[in-house]
Amino acid sequence: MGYCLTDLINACQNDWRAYIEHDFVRQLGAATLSEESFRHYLKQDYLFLIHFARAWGLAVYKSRDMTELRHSLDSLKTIVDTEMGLHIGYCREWGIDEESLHDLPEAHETLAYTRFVLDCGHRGELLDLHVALAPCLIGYAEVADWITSHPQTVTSDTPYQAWIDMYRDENYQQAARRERRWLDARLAEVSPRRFEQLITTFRDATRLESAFWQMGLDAAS
Ligand SMILES: Cc1ncc(CN)c(N)n1
Repeated sequence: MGYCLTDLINACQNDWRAYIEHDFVRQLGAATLSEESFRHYLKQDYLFLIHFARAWGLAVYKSRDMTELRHSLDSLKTIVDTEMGLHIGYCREWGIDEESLHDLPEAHETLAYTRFVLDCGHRGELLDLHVALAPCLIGYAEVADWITSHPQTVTSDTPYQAWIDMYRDENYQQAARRERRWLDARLAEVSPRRFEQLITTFRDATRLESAFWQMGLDAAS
């Protein structure tokens, strides 16, 4: 029997839990996160999403048949048409207009994470790129579920509810499930040696996600 995404997650269990249950996520769920932290995170996430859309564009480019091409194109559309649209509207509600984001300098956490993923895509195969992208797409679906089921989560009258709803939304959850199925099918065919390489990529991307949350927290200190 071959590998699947759960095996990748299990191989990096500590880093994965540190990402999903990061203090930023806990505070956001409990509505104790400082607005300064969240605003900084939101602004950098706009820049992040642009580069991630480029990375999905690279996955489209690297696709070898119509099935792969359609799959990556669907994820690209989820980011550009759904997530970025909601994100821009959401920023506006926080008093951040899109024009002000055009000249925003990239934080080094944004640079490190986005360029890492693009580099995985350029030097590796399509699977390397998908594995580097997985903590982003699949991780946020899990973060939204974790927040929702956590006993400390505040559900009414919180400035963060709309953000949580964005990632609980069926469209987003469906895109994450679709990606999980795609990865499960590809990982089933890889050798143990290749799987070890993919663990390294997955772990690095997961750590870069945690660093991105931490950047938000640090903005308030
Ligand atoms: C840093 C980061 N990681 C993941 C996502 C969810 N696509 C996001 N918006 N921002």
